[in-house]
Formats: sequence, structure tokens, C-alpha cells
Amino acid sequence: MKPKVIVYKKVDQQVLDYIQETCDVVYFEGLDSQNYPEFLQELKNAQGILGSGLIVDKTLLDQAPQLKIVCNSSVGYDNLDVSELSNRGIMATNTPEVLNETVADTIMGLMLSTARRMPELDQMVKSGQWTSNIGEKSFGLDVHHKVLGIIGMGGIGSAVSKRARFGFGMNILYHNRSRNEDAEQKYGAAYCSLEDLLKQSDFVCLMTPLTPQTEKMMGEKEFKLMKESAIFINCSRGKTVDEEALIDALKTGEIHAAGLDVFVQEPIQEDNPLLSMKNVVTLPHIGSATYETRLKMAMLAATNLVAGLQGETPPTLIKAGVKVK
Ligand SMILES: NC(=O)c1ccc[n+]([C@@H]2O[C@H](COP(=O)([O-])OP(=O)(O)OC[C@H]3O[C@@H](n4cnc5c(N)ncnc54)[C@H](O)[C@@H]3O)[C@@H](O)[C@H]2O)c1
Ligand SMILES: O=C(O)[C@H](O)CO
Repeated sequence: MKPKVIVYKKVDQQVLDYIQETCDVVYFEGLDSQNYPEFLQELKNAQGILGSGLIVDKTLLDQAPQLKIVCNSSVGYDNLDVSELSNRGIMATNTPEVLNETVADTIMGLMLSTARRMPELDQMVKSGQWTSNIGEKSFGLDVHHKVLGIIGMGGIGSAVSKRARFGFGMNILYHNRSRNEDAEQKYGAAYCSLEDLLKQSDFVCLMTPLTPQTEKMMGEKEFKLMKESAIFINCSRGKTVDEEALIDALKTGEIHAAGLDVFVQEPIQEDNPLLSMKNVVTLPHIGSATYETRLKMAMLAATNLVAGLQGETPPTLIKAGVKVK
């Protein structure tokens, strides 16, 4: 008999076809309050689950006695209680690397659109406010040849460095848990303390995973250290930032602008002050959201699922505890 698995996120038909060769699939295109009870019912005898964002903790696992593998279709896995999974002998997998280049494109887009005020100027043109003497009203800041500080020089940070160094002639500073010699050699990235990075960078890009150590790692003190002309970019997780402190720093002019793909609450609440700030560019957590890359991520997650259930080591198994680089 084929093992039963749940796919709880919309995936391409070819991904479903591949899983169905060896598994019985229960498919939810997404989870909401309506179908969640049905999902929990199916979970009782599921051996694998595939999707992203679902909180997989002790409470959920208590309702999944047959579970052998949890496959995230995302590189971030802060939704998983990895030690609880490991204690129960359940495998966990994520999708690193395949999204690096796409997320790096998004980050460059946030840097450019924030520094050059593209969404704001787009609105100005479309609402008929393009006058012949528009002048300084349309000015922004240069991106090229500025200093880019990357906090979290992993796969995505490195892909951003490549673009920034070779496409824009930027100088790269970085702060990481440990030295990344590859990024130093290839992109001339210079390792420094968080404090020095914040003081010296024109753009600060946060790209760490969300862990107990990185939660609110950008707070009041950190924003105060940044230049008044600096732009803050966050494409990691909303909770790596103290959002209240960010709002204050933007309001008081402690920093110049921010480009954000992620927020403490997603979808963002309508009354969040960030939504009414001209110097903030917001995106709806779409860092990796291209047809090509989302297909690669789902296919890698499916490969992990099938391998795990066939007794093989999944290609991108998360080691127990926090991954150390
Ligand atoms: N917005 C999006 O759509 C999107 C897309 C992909 C990834 N992400 C987020 O970005 C994160 C990073 O992705 P990645 O593929 O580059 O991961 P990665 O593991 O390759 O790199 C993360 C880097 O952060 C460093 N780091 C961890 N804790 C740190 C700390 N306390 N201080 C300094 N550095 C620290 C690690 O050493 C590592 O080099 C993911 O975990 C995910 O949360 C968001
Ligand atoms: O971590 C990731 O891969 C992105 O946030 C997409 O979910």
C-alpha cells in the first residue's frame, strides 16, 4: 500500500504527478479555518506533509501519530519545532539554494525602488502630477558604488553580493555567525561587527533566518547606529525586526527609507503605519515568487518527501537543532 501524504499548498500538476507515483496524496490548495478540521482529520494517518508556513509544533504533532517526514517548500523553517520533530524521529526538510538568485533579484528590486522612489513616482505620473518643472521632487539616491552591509551572508546574501559588486560596483560589508571566505574572495566582502556594519553602510540588508538569536536583532539601538541617509531592506522574516522601532526610526528620520518584503503580521494589518509612509516600499512576501523558482522549490520538496518515505536520505534534510554554517 502506498503511504498517505498531505500536500497543503497549491503546487504544479507535475509535482503532484511525481508524488502520486509512490504516494496516495490528499491535496489542499491552501489551509484556512474552513478546511483545517478536515486537514487535522487526514493528518491522523498521514506519513508525510508538504507545504509552507504551517506551524508544526508539539500540539500539531500529537495529532499526527504516523508522521515520518515534514517537507517545507521554503528555505526558512522557523515554522518547524525542529527539536520536537527530532525527538520523535520525524525528518524535516527545506529548500535551500534553488531560490537564491530569485530572492537576490527581489532584494535588488527593493534597493532600487526604495532609493529611486519608483512606486511613489509611478503614482505621481499616473495621477497626472508630472509637471514640466518636476525637478527635485523626483530626485532619489544613488545605489551604484555605495556601501552595502549584509547581515547574514548565506546563500541569498552571497547572490545579492554578486549582483551588488559586479553589477553596481558596490562595496560589501557583512556580518555573519562565522566568516564566509567564499564571499570574501569572490565579491571582496569585508567581515565586520554588526555595529561597524550599521555605522558604515548606505544600504543595510537583513538576511538571517529567524531564530531565538535573531528575533528583533534590528531594534532601537541598531537603527540609531545607522546613517540618516541609509536604507534598510528586510527580506528575511518580519520578526527579525522590532517593527515599532523601525517605524520610529523612519518617522524621526533616523534612517532614510525601508524596503520590506516581510512583516511581523502577514498579511499586514490595514492600520500599520508602514503602509502610509512614502519612504517605505512594501511587498507581500514574494521574495521567491516566480513561476520558475516556485516550481523548483516544490519539486525539491517533493523529492525530499518521496526519498524520505522510501527509506533514503532526503537531499536537503534539516539536521537536528539549528543548522550551523
Ligand atoms: N522573503 C522571502 O520570500 C524569503 C525567501 C527566502 C528566504 N527568506 C528568509 O531568508 C533566510 C535566509 O535564507 P538563506 O537561504 O540565505 O539562508 P542561509 O542559511 O544560506 O543563510 C543565512 C545566514 O545567516 C547567518 N546567521 C544565522 N544566525 C545569525 C546571527 N545570529 N547573526 C548573524 N548571522 C546569522 C548564517 O550563518 C547564514 O550564513 C531564510 O531562513 C528565510 O527566513 C525569505
Ligand atoms: O523561506 C522561504 O523560502 C520564503 O520565505 C518563502 O516561503
